[in-house]
Amino acid sequence: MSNDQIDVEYLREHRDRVERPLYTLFQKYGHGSRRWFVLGIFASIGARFASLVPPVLLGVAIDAIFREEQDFDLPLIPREWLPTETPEQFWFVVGLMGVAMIGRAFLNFVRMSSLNLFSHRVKHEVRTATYQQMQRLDMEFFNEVQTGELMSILSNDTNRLEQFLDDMFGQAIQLSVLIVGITVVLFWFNWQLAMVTLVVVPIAAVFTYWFMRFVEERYSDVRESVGDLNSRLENNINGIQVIKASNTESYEDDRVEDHSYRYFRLDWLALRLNFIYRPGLQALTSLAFIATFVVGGIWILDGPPGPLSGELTEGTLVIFLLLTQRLVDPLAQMSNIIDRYEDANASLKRILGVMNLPVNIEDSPDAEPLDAVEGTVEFDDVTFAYDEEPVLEDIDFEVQPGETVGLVGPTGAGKTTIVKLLLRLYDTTAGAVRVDGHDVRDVTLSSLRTSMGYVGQDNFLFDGSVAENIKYGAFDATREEVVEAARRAQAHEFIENMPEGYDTEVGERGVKLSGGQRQRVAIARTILQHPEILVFDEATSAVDTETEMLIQRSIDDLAADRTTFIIAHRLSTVRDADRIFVIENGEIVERGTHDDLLAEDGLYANLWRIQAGEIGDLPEGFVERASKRVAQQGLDFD
Ligand SMILES: Nc1ncnc2c1ncn2[C@@H]1O[C@H](COP(=O)(O)OP(=O)(O)OP(=O)(O)O)[C@@H](O)[C@H]1O
Repeated sequence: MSNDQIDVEYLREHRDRVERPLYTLFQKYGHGSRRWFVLGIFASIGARFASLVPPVLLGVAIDAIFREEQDFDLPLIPREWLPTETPEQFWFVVGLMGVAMIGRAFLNFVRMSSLNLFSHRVKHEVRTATYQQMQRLDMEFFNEVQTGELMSILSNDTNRLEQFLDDMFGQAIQLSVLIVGITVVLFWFNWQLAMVTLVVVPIAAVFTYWFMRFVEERYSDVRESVGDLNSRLENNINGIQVIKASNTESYEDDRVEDHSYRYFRLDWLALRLNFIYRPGLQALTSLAFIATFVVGGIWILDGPPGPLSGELTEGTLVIFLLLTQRLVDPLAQMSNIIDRYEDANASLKRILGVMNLPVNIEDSPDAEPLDAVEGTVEFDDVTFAYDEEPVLEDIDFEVQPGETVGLVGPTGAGKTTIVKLLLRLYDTTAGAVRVDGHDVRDVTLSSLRTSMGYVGQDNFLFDGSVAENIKYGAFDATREEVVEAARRAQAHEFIENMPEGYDTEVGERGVKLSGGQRQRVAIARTILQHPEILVFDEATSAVDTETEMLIQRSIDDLAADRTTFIIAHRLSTVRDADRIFVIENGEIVERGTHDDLLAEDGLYANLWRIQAGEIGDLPEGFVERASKRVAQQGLDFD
């Protein structure tokens, strides 16, 4: 896959392919907690029905006990179980109300515990799964998608989902059960008046459908604009030094303001829909109450109005009014639930969109671990392109165990790309990379990368102590082993001189250490991991000559019995290598020892002359090619 396919559009495509997000979420991440979900639903139903018992009992008591106009009859309870005498009936009703209230409290406890347990488990699963997926994604993805966008998915979107699952999800279930429960009870007592009361429900449903359709799109724009804003902020915080040094604060103020304004505008558009929907729904539910009161009142005073027929008692009207009143607030709450749902849905689509991204660099189904690595590395006619444009062409070499190879050549020639293929951060476009004769695509990634140690130009340190950073990846190492590794990396002295020695905190990304110190900590880390193959990518380029000498000594010490690749611009670094490959425009143009290459008097010899300060002795052709190359790099960049 070429990297021009991976961008925000690529993310959007995967996001748009997500269907029924909430169902998918529960299916994928709630499967193990299904029992809590089912228990929560049953407890919800039970609690809601228990909450309907007191109004129903009150209605029956008015008609049968106080006004004695009807027989004492209760829904769902066989007649022979009911008392026949009025005082007993009164106490029976009181007792039943008590039982219903206690039962409701207990069921509510069960409902809240189980639904919350369910949603918290789902949240936990989603959080960890999203992170795991993010970690598995191909490097191409990270090259193309802004960190702020990813952080926005990992943090904002999961938070939105959490809020919905915590508050609204339980309420949504409660509301559904309430509507069904009240509908059943109302129809039981008087189906005709029930129709009058509940005619608003389908109207509310249509109104809600309209709202959902419009708001869905707007929320997805809102979430995207949050991602953009976060990317901008993240970029600016990381580049704060450049902003200050370039005096571009007001330019950046404007850029952030633009992004923030876009977010504000889109959010406001979504909110405006809400301002129509919420009061509309409130008006509808109030209308249900008024209609029930008017029709029921006329019915009792003058007999059944219009096409209605039969009898309506005062008790039944009280049941209707009490239950309709119970419907008003929750129905108005529905707007809130739908609104949060749509918001969470937009977030969920973004999360599931990332989960659906294909991963290309992963273990093949029959991948075997790479055992007892000796360190033979073979590039067999390797061609590679990040994009359409090839970066490496026909790279062909074999390195024997223990050999040290220098990779040199002009900037942008493809040296780092060669080691990226070796670490299998990318797969070759054609040809194969083999370690001990095994194609890197046929072995497990973990065993492949364990066998390699990589020290780059700017090594990332994690927030924590120096010792923790050295132990990173070899977590069981003892303090003695850490100190020994630091000694071999020529880092022990400076670490000892720090205020708290090995326990000194390095600060975020190791900012409290100098470039050269970070480098040596990274080398110590690599030593502790005992890799069989070592890669040093410009490991000494950012340090002074003294530090370079120290680092060089530790590299020589490490490289003595391991296969080692050293990428360097300073040719003195690779002078003693067993072999040197000179890379130009993605091809190996010269290979041999330092002396061989000087004798060949080609690109290497000219580069060597430049570094020796003998610029006047360079052939004209070489200078011309160098100028072209530098100009070409400018074009590539554009
Ligand atoms: N992630 C990437 N996406 C697209 N193109 C890339 C990417 N990384 C490198 N390139 C391009 O590939 C070419 C080779 O890059 P590479 O980093 O391998 O060169 P290099 O020889 O290590 O350079 P340097 O000495 O400056 O580190 C360059 O033209 C570069 O612009």
